[in-house]
Amino acid sequence: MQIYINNLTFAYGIKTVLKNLSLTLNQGDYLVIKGKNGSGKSTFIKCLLGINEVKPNAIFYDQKDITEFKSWTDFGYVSQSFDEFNYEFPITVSELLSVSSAKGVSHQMRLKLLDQMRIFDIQNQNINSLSGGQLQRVFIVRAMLNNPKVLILDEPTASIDKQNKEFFYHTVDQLNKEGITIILITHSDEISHLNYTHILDMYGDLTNDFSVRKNSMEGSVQQ
Ligand SMILES: Nc1ncnc2c1ncn2[C@@H]1O[C@H](COP(=O)(O)OP(=O)(O)OP(=O)(O)O)[C@@H](O)[C@H]1O
Repeated sequence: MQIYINNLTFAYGIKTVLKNLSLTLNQGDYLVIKGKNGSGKSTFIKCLLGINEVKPNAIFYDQKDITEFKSWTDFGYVSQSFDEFNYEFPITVSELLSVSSAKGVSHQMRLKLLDQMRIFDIQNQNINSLSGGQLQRVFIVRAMLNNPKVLILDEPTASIDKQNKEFFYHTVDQLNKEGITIILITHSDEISHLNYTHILDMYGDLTNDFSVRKNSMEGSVQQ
């Protein structure tokens, strides 16, 4: 698996948000995207997922231009807010996961993921009775059901406490060690304990105020 971003420029109307962004991610890489409100983090993810329409020759997934892409099943996405979700809907964790599963996802697979995320015990609980941290883990399980090669997490720890944060980052490390490419958006400056391989730092109000670095001693800059 490879994501190749080649001088990506993206504008909403006349407002350019991303300019000449280049980056290559290979299988098992772990990219942290950091930056303040409005710096373009979500815009970048939306380009990657085909939600924002980009020009041809800007983003390639496994050598294929994403403008020609039809299937996004290799990508799992957990959004920053669960606002789109109707919490009042009377549905249990288990029911939610079975309706979200693609064909071919076995019950055993769901149980394994629930266990891995330490939410096995709450599978028969109504989703509206869960804490923010539990709900977040349910959504990660949901994203993992299709066995994605790339897992995108948009500000995943915004509404959870310190203990759950540590568990969460540990789980992300585990998934990454299993070979899943991670793209994690964060506001937080507390990234020194994350085992990322690359960082995309969007630090300014001005377009093109960003840097891409590898998390290694040689500090190679790819921009
Ligand atoms: N659909 C849209 N139409 C027009 N402008 C938009 C749209 N979505 C985002 N923007 C603008 O693009 C810029 C980047 O927004 P984006 O949501 O990518 O930032 P962000 O870094 O993800 O912010 P946050 O940390 O608040 O989530 C902002 O100035 C925002 O107002």
